[in-house]
Amino acid sequence: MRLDAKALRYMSSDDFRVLTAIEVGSRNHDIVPTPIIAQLSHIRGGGVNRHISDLVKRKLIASETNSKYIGYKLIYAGYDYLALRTLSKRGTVTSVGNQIGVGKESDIFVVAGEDEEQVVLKVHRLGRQSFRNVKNKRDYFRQDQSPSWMYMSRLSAMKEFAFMKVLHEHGFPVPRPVDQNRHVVVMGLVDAFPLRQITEVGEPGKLYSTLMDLIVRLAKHGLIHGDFNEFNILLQENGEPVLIDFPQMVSTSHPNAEYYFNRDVDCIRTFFKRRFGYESVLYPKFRLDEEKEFSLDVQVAASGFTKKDQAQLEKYQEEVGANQNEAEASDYYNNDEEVSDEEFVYSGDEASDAEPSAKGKEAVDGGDMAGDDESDSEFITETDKLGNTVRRRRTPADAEGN
Ligand SMILES: Nc1ncnc2c1ncn2[C@@H]1O[C@H](COP(=O)(O)OP(=O)(O)OP(=O)(O)O)[C@@H](O)[C@H]1O
Repeated sequence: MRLDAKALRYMSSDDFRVLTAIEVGSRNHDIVPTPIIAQLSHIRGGGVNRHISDLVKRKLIASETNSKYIGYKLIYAGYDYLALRTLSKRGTVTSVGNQIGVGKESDIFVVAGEDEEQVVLKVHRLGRQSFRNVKNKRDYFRQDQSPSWMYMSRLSAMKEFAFMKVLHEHGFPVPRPVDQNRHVVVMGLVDAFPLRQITEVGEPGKLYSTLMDLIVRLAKHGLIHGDFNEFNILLQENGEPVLIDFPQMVSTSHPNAEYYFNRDVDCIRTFFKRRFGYESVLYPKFRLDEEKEFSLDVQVAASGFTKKDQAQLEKYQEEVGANQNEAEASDYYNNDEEVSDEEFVYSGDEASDAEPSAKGKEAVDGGDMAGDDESDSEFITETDKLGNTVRRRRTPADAEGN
C-alpha cells in the first residue's frame, strides 16, 4: 500500500476540488459524469477535463462507462488523499512516515502529528480481506442500495475513534485518540509489542489477572471487547497491556453478549496455556446482573456513532465472517494472495467484482501468523528490560548495530 504524502504537495487546490466533487457526486451516482463534476467543483469549461485526466493518471480516480455515459469514481488512493488533506489542514498530521503494519482490514503508519510528535495513522480498508466471503457482495457495490466499502471503512474508523475516546476518558489502557476523518484514525503511538510476539513473561499469572480484570472492568462499564486476543493487546515494557483495536466491541446488552464475553475469556485462557503453559481455575463469568458503573455503550451512541451505524457494521461483519475469532481465522487469512490497491475500486460495478483479497498480516509480521516459527530473519528475538522474551521486526537501526 502506498500513502505517498509527497504527492499531496503536487496537488493543486483545483485538483482537490475535482476530487471532492467526485466524492460528493458519488452519493447519488455510481459513476459521476463530467457535467456534475464541473458543477460541483465550480470549474467550468475545459479545465475540469484536464484535472480529471490528471487524477486518472495519478490513479486517484478511475473512469468507468455505463450504458449511458462515461463517468468517474474515487478509488482507494483518492479517498486517502482527501482524508490526509483534511487531517493536515487541521494540523493533526504534518507529514507521513513509514508503514508499520498491515492488518487484515487496515494499514498502519507512523506519522508526524502536532509538534512533530510521532502518532499512528490507521487507514481502515474494509472489504480487503473479505471479498470472497461476502455472500451478497454486489449489494455492497451498489451505492444506491446499500453501503459501499468506502462507507463501511468510514463507519469502522468512526467506531474505533468513538470507542477509543470514551475508553480513554474513563482511564482504560487504549491509545490516545487524536483525530479521525473519513476512513482514517489518528492515535497515540504505543511503545509496546503485540502479545502475539511475546514468547515469555516474567509473571504470567499477574498478566493473566490484569487481562481478566480488564475484561471485567469493561463489562462493568457496559462493554465487551469481542476480539480480546493476543493480536489486539500490546504489552508495554512495564508489563501493562494496551488495547489497540475494537472493531467488534458490543454493549453488554447485546443479544449475544454472553457469547462474546465468554469467547474473550476463553481466548486469553487458551493463549496463556499454549504460550506460557499457564492455567488457572479462576476466570470471570458473565453476569447480566453485574452492577454497571457506567454505560459507556450509551455514551458511545451519544457521541455520534449511532446504534444504526453499529447495526450496519454488525451486518457487514456477519456477512464477511469478520466476527470470527481472529486467532481462529488467522490461517485462513494467511492463505490469501497479494492484491494491488489499484485493483480495488470502492464503488460499483463489474470491474470491482474481481476478487482482490487480503495482503494479510504476514506482509509485515512475516511468518508470525502462520505459527511460532522463529526462523524468519526479518525478526529478532531479544529480552526486554523486564526480562520478557520478545520477538520483533528488524529495523534499520539493527543493521547499523545500534
Ligand atoms: N497505536 C498504536 N501504537 C503502536 N502500534 C500500533 C498501534 N496501532 C496499531 N499498531 C500496530 O499495528 C498492528 C495492526 O493494528 P490493528 O490491530 O489495529 O489493525 P487491524 O487491521 O485491526 O489488524 P487485525 O484486524 O489484523 O488485527 C498492531 O498489531 C500493532 O503492531
